[in-house]
Amino acid sequence: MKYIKDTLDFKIEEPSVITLGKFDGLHTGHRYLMDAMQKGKEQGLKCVIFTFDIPPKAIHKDAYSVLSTNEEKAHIFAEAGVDYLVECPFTDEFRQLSPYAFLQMLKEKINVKMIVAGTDFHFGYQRSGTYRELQQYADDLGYEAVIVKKKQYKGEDISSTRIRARIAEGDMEEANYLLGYSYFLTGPVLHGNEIGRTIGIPTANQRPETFKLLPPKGVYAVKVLAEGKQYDGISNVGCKPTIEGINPMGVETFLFDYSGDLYGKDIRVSFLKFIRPEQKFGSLAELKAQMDRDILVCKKYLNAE
Ligand SMILES: Cc1cc2nc3c(=O)[nH]c(=O)nc-3n(C[C@H](O)[C@H](O)[C@H](O)COP(=O)(O)O)c2cc1C
Ligand SMILES: Nc1ncnc2c1ncn2[C@@H]1O[C@H](COP(=O)(O)OP(=O)(O)OP(=O)(O)O)[C@@H](O)[C@H]1O
Repeated sequence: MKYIKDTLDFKIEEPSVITLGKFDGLHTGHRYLMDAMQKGKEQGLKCVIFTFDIPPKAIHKDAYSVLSTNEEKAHIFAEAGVDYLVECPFTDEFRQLSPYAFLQMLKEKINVKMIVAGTDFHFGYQRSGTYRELQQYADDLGYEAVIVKKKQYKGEDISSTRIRARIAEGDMEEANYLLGYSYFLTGPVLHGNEIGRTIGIPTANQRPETFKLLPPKGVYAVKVLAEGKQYDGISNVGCKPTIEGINPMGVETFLFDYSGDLYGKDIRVSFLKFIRPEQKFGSLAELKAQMDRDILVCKKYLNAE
């Protein structure tokens, strides 16, 4: 997959099927859209996702965090068979374009033959263009408009906003169901305080990017992809209040049945189930006793999966 970002100076000459939106995560609603794009792919079109590079705060009034960082996005879309991911700078020039001018601009940059969008899709100046304009200008601009009804769950639209809310509550089961994959964090393993190994529970420490949405502080049953292999494990999300000093917010994971050195390597931690909130214990021994109990609970859950 080609990832085009930070530039307006690009051209995709190959005939393409394109979809547009924020695409935070690639949820089951988005996959519905991807299924419609597949029709274009089968006709030999390249699959293009067009998003704007807007700071998360400006997009989501409700949250300052995102489901997927740019790096994670690149992986998710590549795995879904996308050929081009375009992240276009959202300049004033763009903001001012009428819906028609916006589509003209798209046609100039990308050889668009088919546009796929949901019924709630808006584009152009002050979001004044809707799927109706998309259909209306199709013949004139020479593309096919494919409009997809929004996929719902329990009578409500599936959306990134809804999934972010579930994760913020720690409801990983519903979040993962709506996503269609288990919510994950990818990043390098950093050095911790090196206390874990002294209590027989070594942990791989990660410090997520500022904008990455984390579930509430606490202990989670997880699956870990490390060195190309899948492991069961348990993670703590938080600042480990039992340990003296100021510990930055992080995720630390004990991989069951792993021995080796993960420092500096990227691992993918997928959160499956919230087990308990993070607590401040009176001593390291008390914490260790609780961690041993957590591991039993976690293994029981993962083995029953
Ligand atoms: C399953 C699990 C549960 C944890 N629960 C807590 C907790 O409730 N409170 C806390 O202060 N730290 C908790 N931690 C973090 C530990 O304090 C941390 O793993 C330990 O201090 C080792 O840190 P290090 O990797 O920096 O050496 C937990 C860690 C794990 C793996
Ligand atoms: N549930 C869904 N079913 C079908 N298409 C969807 C669904 N959700 C979003 N889409 C479509 O996917 C494209 C990208 O959507 P986008 O990521 O902006 O929506 P969203 O998930 O509703 O995000 P947010 O919650 O941040 O508004 C749009 O064309 C949109 O209409």
